[in-house]
Amino acid sequence: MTIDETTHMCFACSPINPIGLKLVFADKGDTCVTRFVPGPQHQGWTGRVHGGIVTTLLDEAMAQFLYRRDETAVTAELTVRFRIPAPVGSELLVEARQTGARGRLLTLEAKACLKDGTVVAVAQGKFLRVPPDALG
Ligand SMILES: CCCCCCCCCCCCCC(=O)SCCNC(=O)CCNC(=O)[C@H](O)C(C)(C)COP(=O)(O)OP(=O)(O)OC[C@H]1O[C@@H](n2cnc3c(N)ncnc32)[C@H](O)[C@@H]1OP(=O)(O)O
Repeated sequence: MTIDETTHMCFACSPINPIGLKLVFADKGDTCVTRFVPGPQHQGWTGRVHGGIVTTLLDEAMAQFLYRRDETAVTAELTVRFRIPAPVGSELLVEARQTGARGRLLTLEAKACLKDGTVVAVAQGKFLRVPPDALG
């Protein structure tokens, strides 16, 4: 895969997308992790982070887990359970791990927590391997 890590425009992780989340990831044990402080521009209902933003954090963490392990795969299915509202202004800790692999199908899970460990949302993702040139 030939992605220029300094100029790509991924909404979640590009360092230069002006409206993006600019997430930075790291590997921690068998997980891929990031942190994000949602602002007022990320809310849905007043004071609560939009569920689509929370979903993006979870999806991206799983996608990055794979990207960082040289897997070229896309999200084929995503299930999110929103346990509690994510408050605007509170840091979210997000981590993803792989739970399985069968043929082209890779299964992962992710969770987003508050600093005190309270789980905000959990996700199950199914990713399908695609040829590297399909992702440019
Ligand atoms: C640090 C620098 C970073 C750089 C940038 C990083 C960017 C990171 C960006 C991250 C962005 C974040 C991530 C994103 O946002 S990724 C973007 C969002 N996702 C997409 O755009 C995917 C769109 N869909 C497709 O492209 C196709 O439908 C895919 C490729 C998924 C499959 O179409 P394809 O034509 O290839 O395959 P097929 O349909 O013949 O199916 C093949 C087999 O797979 C089985 N199957 C299919 N679906 C499912 C399912 N749900 N559960 C279980 N099984 C499933 C199916 O039954 C069949 O099995 P079998 O019948 O052969 O046994």
